[in-house]
Amino acid sequence: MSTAAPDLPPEALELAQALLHASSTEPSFTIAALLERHAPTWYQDEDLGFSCLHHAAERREPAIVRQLLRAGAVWNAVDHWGRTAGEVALSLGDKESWEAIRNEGVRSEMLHHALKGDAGNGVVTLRAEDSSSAGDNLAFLASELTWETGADGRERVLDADGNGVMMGWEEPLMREHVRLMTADHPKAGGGMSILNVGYGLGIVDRLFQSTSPASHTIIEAHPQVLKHIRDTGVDKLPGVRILEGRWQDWVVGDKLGELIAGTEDAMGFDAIFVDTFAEGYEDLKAFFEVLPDILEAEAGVFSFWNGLGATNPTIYAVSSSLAELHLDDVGLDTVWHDVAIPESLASEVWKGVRRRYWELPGYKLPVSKMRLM
Ligand SMILES: C[S@@+](CC[C@H](N)C(=O)[O-])C[C@H]1O[C@@H](n2cnc3c(N)ncnc32)[C@H](O)[C@@H]1O
Repeated sequence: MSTAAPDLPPEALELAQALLHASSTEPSFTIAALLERHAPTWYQDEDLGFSCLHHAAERREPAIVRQLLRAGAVWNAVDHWGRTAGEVALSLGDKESWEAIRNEGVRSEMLHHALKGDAGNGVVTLRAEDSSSAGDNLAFLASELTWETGADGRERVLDADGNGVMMGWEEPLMREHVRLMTADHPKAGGGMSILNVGYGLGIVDRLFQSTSPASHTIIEAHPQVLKHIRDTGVDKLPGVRILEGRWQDWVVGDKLGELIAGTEDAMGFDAIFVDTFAEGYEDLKAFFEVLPDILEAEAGVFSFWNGLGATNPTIYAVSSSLAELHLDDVGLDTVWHDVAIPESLASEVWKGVRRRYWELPGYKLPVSKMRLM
């Protein structure tokens, strides 16, 4: 949400400023009187970029926060430091206000998706957020990649604009994904059918290999990554099947049949992990919608790279809740695991990377299963 305010006629500006002031100090009935006169709730002051919701959050009065949200205050407006009112409430330990703001975020994002259908493009993006190669999947797939070692000593792959496509600091997270997806499965000792979407550095695939799967399917679309897979002999590993192309092309028509033919009795995969690049929430949601066709119904486990909105705690919480609700819509129950990732905050990790896509101390790791009737 931009903080730039268009010019307002003098009376509206006066009302807007009165609302900012009232939100920080005046009683609820004064605020109500201003709202009745249509004081604009979206207005942000020029000095701090504060909206009326930021002021209310600073005041630690959940009732005022709720009053403003009901009147249309913008849940994800950011101040000049990139903070939403949610972070203001969080930093002051006001859980009730924070939850009110997060719930409003979830409601408005749900509505946004309901109104726009699959074409919706809300606040939520994965690992990137612009129209360069990182913001457009087809542009990314046509762009030149570079493999290198970062200042943290970890391997990474960057796109032509210097965005981190996959970075070694995520290795402990990939390990947790694999552990939580395989540990409780009836075939945990070996023999699972695995599907991984997006090879990147192959970190998660190496970890899946170590669980001795019966079959291990990898969908990968970038020509250089595919060459890397062949050059390093990953395609020759036992049970490995590389499906070239975008996942979107593998979940329709005959290709869908070919995809699940790689699983025991074509009953679907025991574990599915998805972690692509330059795709937004709407793509992830589209992937959720094919899960009932490709996930083994009894004990199959699904997980995804949860990098949605990860530069801001409130947006991250909203994105995660949104994903949970959309997974619920397609019949999956989700359990979240909190994983601490202090390493992601080290400055050497991000040296030489165009945009930092991670700003949070913790990761919310989803594990979803089909709800049994
Ligand atoms: C973040 S990396 C995956 C990292 C991997 N989880 C690991 O552990 O190293 C994303 C990968 O998804 C691939 N990719 C991006 N869009 C895709 C799409 N639509 N279909 C299939 N693969 C895609 C990229 O080329 C890249 O190799």
